[in-house]
Amino acid sequence: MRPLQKEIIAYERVQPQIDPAAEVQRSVTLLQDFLETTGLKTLVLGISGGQDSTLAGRLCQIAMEQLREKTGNADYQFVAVRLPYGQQADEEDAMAALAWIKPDQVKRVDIQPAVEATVASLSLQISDFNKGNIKARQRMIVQYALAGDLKGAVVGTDHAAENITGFYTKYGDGAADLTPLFRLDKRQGRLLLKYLQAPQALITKTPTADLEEDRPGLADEVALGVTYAEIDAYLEGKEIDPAAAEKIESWYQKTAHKRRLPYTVFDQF
Ligand SMILES: Nc1ncnc2c1ncn2[C@@H]1O[C@H](COP(=O)(O)OP(=O)(O)OC[C@H]2O[C@@H]([n+]3cccc(C(=O)O)c3)[C@H](O)[C@@H]2O)[C@@H](O)[C@H]1O
Ligand SMILES: Nc1ncnc2c1ncn2[C@@H]1O[C@H](COP(=O)(O)OP(=O)(O)OP(=O)(O)O)[C@@H](O)[C@H]1O
Ligand SMILES: [Mg+2]
Repeated sequence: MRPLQKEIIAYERVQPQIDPAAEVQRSVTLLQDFLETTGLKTLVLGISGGQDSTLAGRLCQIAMEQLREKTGNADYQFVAVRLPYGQQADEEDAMAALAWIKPDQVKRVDIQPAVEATVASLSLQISDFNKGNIKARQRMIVQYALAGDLKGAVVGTDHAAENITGFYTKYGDGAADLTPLFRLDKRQGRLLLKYLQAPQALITKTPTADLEEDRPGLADEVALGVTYAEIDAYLEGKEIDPAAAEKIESWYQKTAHKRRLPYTVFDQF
């Protein structure tokens, strides 16, 4: 195995093989232990219609239903949040995800007016790419506002195959109070969705950040220049095409700053 590959696998805590039932239980237990320890009663999560939030959303709902049953406390609630930027092209996927998750509550906030107001207030030529990150951060603002109002916590959907490439907006979708999918790669997330009997179309949906107006629905794999099959294989300790491995390692190194706390005077350069 490549030396950095070994180091990355240890950091991301990926197992080469998983038992989906056991991993569902592990994530649900994390959510429940977190709530019981902190005393918080609400979980908030944006539902896009993509694989990760469909899985994390269902895990939140299972955790809440079990907690209500166990404690008799009806205050435990999962709040799913729809956060379209205007009209979302794949709105029907988001609807299918909600229909399957069956969240206790659904809120909907169009982030477009706030994003447009931010862009206008900057009086700069904001690039389409940079505006995409504003969208991700606006979704973060709305989720934290809801969590503040509901005395809840924000759930993140970060997982090993995204964390390794740093393919998320720093303090945007990267901001969360807990990440129940951390340790799973993309394939393993799909195994959990399958085990939980999610609709097939959501399990096989092409992953997209869908943040850029110039390139709507741009597939993550195109943006990254490497496939999730390659990233997953790398994380599972397999030998992959050296060019793909180099690409993955280059993303990992370039985005190291996203996986750490801000620098302080105690850091060495
Ligand atoms: N070396 C360094 N040390 C410390 N901080 C550093 C730094 N280099 C940049 N920075 C800071 O980080 C910022 C750049 O990071 P960031 O703002 O995240 O921006 P960046 O990594 O350039 O872009 C985010 C990428 O993630 C993708 N994304 C975003 C959201 C969701 C999804 C998805 O899959 O759904 C994907 C998005 O399409 C894009 O490719 C800089 O503006 C600077 O503030
Ligand atoms: N339109 C949206 N509405 C609500 N939440 C969103 C929206 N777009 C992104 N998010 C939030 O940002 C997170 C990061 O997006 P990301 O694309 O990585 O995950 P996903 O859409 O759930 O799955 P996939 O990576 O397979 O597309 C989502 O999991 C979701 O919580
Ligand atoms: Mg997505």
